[in-house]
Amino acid sequence: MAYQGQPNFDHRQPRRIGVLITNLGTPDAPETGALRRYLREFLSDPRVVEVPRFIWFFILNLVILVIRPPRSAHAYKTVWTEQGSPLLVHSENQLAGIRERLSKQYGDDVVVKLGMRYGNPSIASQLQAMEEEGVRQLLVLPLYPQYSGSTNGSTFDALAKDFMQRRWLPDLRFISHYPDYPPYIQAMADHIRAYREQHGHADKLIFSYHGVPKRYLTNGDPYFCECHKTSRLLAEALGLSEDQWMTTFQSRFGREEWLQPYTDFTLKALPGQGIKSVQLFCPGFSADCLETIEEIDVENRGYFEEAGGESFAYISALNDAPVHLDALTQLIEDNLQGWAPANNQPDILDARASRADAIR
Ligand SMILES: C=CC1=C(C)c2cc3[nH]c(cc4nc(cc5[nH]c(cc1n2)c(C)c5CCC(=O)O)C(CCC(=O)O)=C4C)c(C)c3C=C
Ligand SMILES: [Fe+2]
Ligand SMILES: [Fe+2]
Repeated sequence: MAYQGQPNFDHRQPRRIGVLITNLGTPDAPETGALRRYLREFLSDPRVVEVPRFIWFFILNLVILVIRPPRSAHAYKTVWTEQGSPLLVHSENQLAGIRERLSKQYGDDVVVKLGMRYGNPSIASQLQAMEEEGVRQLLVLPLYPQYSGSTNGSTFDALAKDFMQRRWLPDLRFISHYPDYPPYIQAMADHIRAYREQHGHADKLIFSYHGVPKRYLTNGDPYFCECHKTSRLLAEALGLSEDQWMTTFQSRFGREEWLQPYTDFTLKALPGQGIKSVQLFCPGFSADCLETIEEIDVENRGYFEEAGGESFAYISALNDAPVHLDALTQLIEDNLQGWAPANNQPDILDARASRADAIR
């Protein structure tokens, strides 16, 4: 086994702090081939689909990767922008905003990058770039506020897999979740309040989260509970009474039961119960993507209107709103405590210099 490293690495180069923000990732293009590559990587992850590998190998290759890529490509085409996939575009804007905020505080001591769990830019490519730029202390922030093994856990797997091949590991801090972080709750409350001041209130405010199979919850995944906690804190911050809001779960995949209540079933049923106007917000999505722009704002809007609903409004994700970037920057700074910038003290660099001289 050859460990990756940089031969004759100059150990005198300044130690820098790396901040890696990550998200799920998205296909490179809204085309069948690109979708097949993306879905193969995504759906081969045993954290995402917890089914015995030998069974899944056949279902994935003989059914899913034949039927789904052209259908998904069609859906992605409807949301694709001139700059690319919405998830990537929003993530790059978040990166720029966080980088700008952190550089005011830390200057060149901090390197901020964006890595995607599936597709590009990959987490591995960003770890490599960081090592080359002298990062010796690394903070990783996956932009999934509520912990699930299928997302946050899987992101850690990608880091671990890369580190297994690396000679010199950095110090590592991993923000595994932030479902109740007050600045995050406050940012969402401000964003929703601003929307409702302009557009008025609906009969019901629905907080819709991406689902996972119910089996993951019964096997110990905290995701369901963390979603409910975020919703409760958000409703409290907005001063809502019990009958004014609810939590639902979207994006079902496959035949088994997923977390309930389902967003689509709920929207089909509400008009019959006298709820004719709804506003939807998705607290688990840091950035708008296929699952919000198309699945919520187009597909689920259709279900509600067909069932007799009169007014449907999707309230956008926080994306690169200043309140969001301020909250994320604060979360990062809270977790950098004790690291910066003491590591570039001259005595440490001198000691390293003599070691570098010794191996010349
Ligand atoms: C098959 C199982 C899936 C699980 C479990 C799952 C969990 C999960 N996903 C997100 C966030 C996102 N998912 C997105 C797309 C997406 N998700 C699945 C499947 C599972 N997700 C598929 C097959 C797809 C691809 C789209 C499609 O073909 O329908 C996205 C959007 C990506 C984009 O490019 O816009 C996000 C974001 C979370 C948070 C989560 C568990 C908590
Ligand atoms: Fe998903
Ligand atoms: Fe979907």
